[in-house]
Amino acid sequence: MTDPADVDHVGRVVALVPAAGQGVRLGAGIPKAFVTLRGETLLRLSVDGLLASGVVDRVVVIVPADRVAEVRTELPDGVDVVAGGAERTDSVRAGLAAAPDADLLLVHDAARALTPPDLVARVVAELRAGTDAVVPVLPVADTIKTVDAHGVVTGTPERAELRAVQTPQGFSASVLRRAYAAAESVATDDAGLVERLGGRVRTIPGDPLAFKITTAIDLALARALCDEGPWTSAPAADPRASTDLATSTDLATSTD
Ligand SMILES: Nc1ccn([C@@H]2O[C@H](COP(=O)(O)OP(=O)(O)OP(=O)(O)O)[C@@H](O)[C@H]2O)c(=O)n1
Ligand SMILES: C[C@](O)(CO)[C@H](O)COP(=O)(O)O
Repeated sequence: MTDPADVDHVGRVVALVPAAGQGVRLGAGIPKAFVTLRGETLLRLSVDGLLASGVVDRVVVIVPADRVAEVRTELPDGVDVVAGGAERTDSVRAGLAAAPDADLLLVHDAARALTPPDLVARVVAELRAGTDAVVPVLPVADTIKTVDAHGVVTGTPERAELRAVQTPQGFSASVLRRAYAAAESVATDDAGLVERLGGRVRTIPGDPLAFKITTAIDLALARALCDEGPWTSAPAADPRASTDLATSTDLATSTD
């Protein structure tokens, strides 16, 4: 019999895909999610990656208000499309309102278009095992400094304790809804809102291919990976179907 405390960890998985940002740092002149890679938008690639994982029951994408009608015609049947807001937090909130049926929620940036489906499956597996909040992470390669308003260094956090956080981030729906209901300001990631409530957030190894396309150099890297990556010789056309992902996951767990 299912323990009532675990009731959130069975049932429907709904993935929210915030895609309503402008992409100022990329500077493509159009909202970033509509930039293309191998003829597909970053948004479409991200949605396809979620669906290819086989562990997502429904997808809700959140796009700029003036793109809703267009995106509805372009995405597969069953993918819901709603209008986002000024901040990422506002967009995720709009997605949450469109997912009343979710038991488990993923929040996944459209900008992480090469995320391997295997990473999505591992996040959901962690939720199914009873975790309320889970984030994929990578070790940090650079030394990180804190600075004051004048750019003067105020500290050097111990690198071994730092992680770079990716998406999809996974949550039991009740936990994420509580976090958003309590949120009084924006946060740079969804787990941050759970942390503010004192919630426990677990990490799992991320994947270098789940990098966020933020600047022009990130887009160049994504294009190079699609055109020249070792997986292009594999039968599957989808670069995320790479059989080399075990290697990239090994990298994820390295602390060098
Ligand atoms: N108001 C916003 C801002 C961001 N996002 C989404 O959140 C994800 C991560 O945000 P980021 O990479 O910062 O995208 P942008 O906000 O578009 O980038 P920038 O800050 O350079 O404008 C992206 O898929 C973006 O579309 C969103 O849905 N709504
Ligand atoms: C959610 C996120 O992708 C985790 O790394 C990131 O915090 C989004 O930040 P951005 O400033 O909106 O790119």
